[in-house]
Amino acid sequence: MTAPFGSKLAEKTAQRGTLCAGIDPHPGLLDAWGLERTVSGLEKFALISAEVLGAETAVVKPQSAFFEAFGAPGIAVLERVITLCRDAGALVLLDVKRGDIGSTMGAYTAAYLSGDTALSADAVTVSPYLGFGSLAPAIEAARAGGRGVMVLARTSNPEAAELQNALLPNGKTVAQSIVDQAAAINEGAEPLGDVGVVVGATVAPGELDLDALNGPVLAPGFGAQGATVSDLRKLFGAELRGVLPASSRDLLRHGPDPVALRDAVRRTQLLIRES
Ligand SMILES: O=c1ccn([C@@H]2O[C@H](COP(=O)(O)O)[C@@H](O)[C@H]2O)c(=O)[nH]1
Repeated sequence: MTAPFGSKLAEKTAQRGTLCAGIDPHPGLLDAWGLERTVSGLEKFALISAEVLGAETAVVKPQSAFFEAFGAPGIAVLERVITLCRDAGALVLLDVKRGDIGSTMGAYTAAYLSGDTALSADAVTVSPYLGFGSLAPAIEAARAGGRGVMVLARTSNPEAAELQNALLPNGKTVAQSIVDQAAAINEGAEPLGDVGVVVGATVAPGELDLDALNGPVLAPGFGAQGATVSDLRKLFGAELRGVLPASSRDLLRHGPDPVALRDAVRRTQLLIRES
């Protein structure tokens, strides 16, 4: 039987640190790396990134949108990225932000969480904004297969507050209600549950109570979106339990030289560990 995702994540982050490195082949980054905005440019960018980040970090987070932008050939590159990173020892968190009615969620689950396709990842990002319950097929399949989900709760973008901080009739914010529903599933799991939440590192401290979550927290917004390590500790507490600070552009701008990219990853890991 395969180990639960929460256990694999705890073990991997203990070995390699908590940084979650994104692979986001932005057109501007392809330019900066001297690559064409073509599938061939995408492929070179993605494979260098996967080789370096997959060997150095606990979790690699490819952003599906930048691969989808090239159609089927882009998806084929994404499939290779997933395999390369996993072969290099990293867990792959595919950032696809899927969410739909439960029956359709079943099809997304087959694509990303079944283990039957080359797009299957260790975890995926999912959106609860069709109702947390609509995510049940993904959550059940993920947990049964030693995989995880990261549920969008309070995202890093400035437009998110209007919806995610709205108050529900029970007095909780929408984001807090999502965190609490994830916490209910994770209760009692050791060392961590399999249902994570996404909380931007840019969010103001005190908005959310994560004490009972007992699961991973993906924290994008660290680096290019302006959040620093000291912001992370103010927001999530000194221990940063379960927190995966996620950075994409701020690391990737150091390529295409693999050594420079690797050094940037190591500097960031040190910063997170020692600051
Ligand atoms: O709240 C969220 C959820 C996801 N993201 C994604 O993370 C990366 C951030 O990239 P940077 O270059 O480090 O800013 C990107 O793929 C987003 O789609 C997020 O930023 N905020």
